[in-house]
Amino acid sequence: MMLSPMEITLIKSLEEGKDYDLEQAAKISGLNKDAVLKASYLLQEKGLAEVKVVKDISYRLTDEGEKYLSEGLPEERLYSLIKQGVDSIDQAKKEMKDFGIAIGWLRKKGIAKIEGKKIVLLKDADFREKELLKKIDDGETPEGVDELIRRKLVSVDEKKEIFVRILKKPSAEIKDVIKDLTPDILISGSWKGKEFLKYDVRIPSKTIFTAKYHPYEKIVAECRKIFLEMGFTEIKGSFVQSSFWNFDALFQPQDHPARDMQDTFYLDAYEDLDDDFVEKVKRTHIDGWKTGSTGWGGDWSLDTARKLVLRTHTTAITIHYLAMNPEPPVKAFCIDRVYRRESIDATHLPEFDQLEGVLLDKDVGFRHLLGLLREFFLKMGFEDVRFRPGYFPYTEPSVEPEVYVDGLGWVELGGAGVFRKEVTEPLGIKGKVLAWGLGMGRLAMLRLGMKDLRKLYQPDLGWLREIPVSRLRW
Ligand SMILES: N[C@@H](Cc1ccccc1)C(=O)O
Repeated sequence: MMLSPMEITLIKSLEEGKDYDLEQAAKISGLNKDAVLKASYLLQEKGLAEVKVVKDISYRLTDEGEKYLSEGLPEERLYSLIKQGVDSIDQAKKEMKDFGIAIGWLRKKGIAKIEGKKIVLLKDADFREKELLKKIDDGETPEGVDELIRRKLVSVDEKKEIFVRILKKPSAEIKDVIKDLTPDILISGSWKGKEFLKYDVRIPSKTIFTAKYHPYEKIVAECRKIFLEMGFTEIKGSFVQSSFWNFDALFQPQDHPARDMQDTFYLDAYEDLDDDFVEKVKRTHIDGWKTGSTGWGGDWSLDTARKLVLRTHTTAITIHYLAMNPEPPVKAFCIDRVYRRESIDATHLPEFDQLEGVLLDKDVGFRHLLGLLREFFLKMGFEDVRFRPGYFPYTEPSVEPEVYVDGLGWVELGGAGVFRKEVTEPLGIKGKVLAWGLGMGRLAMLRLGMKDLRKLYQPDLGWLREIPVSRLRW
């Protein structure tokens, strides 16, 4: 029989027939607890030791449990009030706290019901709960506490303890086994004729969590790589934008609902706009300027355009970039944070990221846009892509790209379109602009098979540790 040095150490240092917990065994043998555990299992396989896993369950009162132990359960208090003749809901409410909880339980247990404003007793009751709470408080572990656990009056501590017992100590042990192959052993040749320690991959060991990139960061990087490979340049811009670049330059009328305080975070500050763009954009809004459009009509206020906002979309960045780089060809993208007044739920956050892009060239059109986006989605691993008609004030035609995901069906991923002449001409942009803005978080959720967007931004180690690295291709 071949024993490893670890097993030999353990078997030598423990007495036969006696149970040791891991801590004791570690102390006596000088091995660490993991090594003791490993050696114990190895010895058990050879019939030399026995490993016992003992679960120790103990109960504890929660704060609420303690409160009820001293005050009595709400339903018990209400029950005795009723017994004393209090049968009106209003009066019972006055005489006790937790009436709602109390009547809930009396009804659930079939002890009382409500008729109009009265409480009607249906049967006599005895309440075992308090007795159980008392026992638990005295350190006992009584039966029948499931209901109390569900009511969160009692919590359960489960401790796992592992014991090892040496069954016999073989006398004709114990060959000298080589554990580590060192240069010395190799040079001297002392390994010859000896046995090597074998690994046993079935032995339980501690889980080790290595550092890894956040899966969201990886997917962002994947998108970035795709656009870089397609010849796009990554651009950045300020989180704070004038309404002019966030809305007006995109031919979004000044009374558009998206500009409402309800939807947009405004800063209490204004930016000076001395651009010569301003006049042309203003005219385009009012009467179409030289674009051939009729514009939106009405007035256009410079103050409204000067007001600063937290950018509501990254289209503010791409349009400004095009205004500064109006000569074709231009291919640019931007993956960055945007802000909207949203109530937080599983699919909405007030901050999220968009994957924005523009392609400016002379002879491009709608079909190139669809082809380009389809190509991107295919590269991201979505095989079925379709485009539904959409509406944005700055594009014509406009579409909403959708991808097909098993179990979810068609999922919308943002917007896209060809910039209108009311957008390009006042800014001097020469050519056609294909533009899109996709929900980066949604894209990541779909790829990661998640249902709750919030998880992407929470430091939830449980989830992060479980995400298989294989789902990410970066
Ligand atoms: N800005 C749009 C998306 C979009 C970008 C570019 C063109 C068309 C649509 C949004 O935030 O939803």
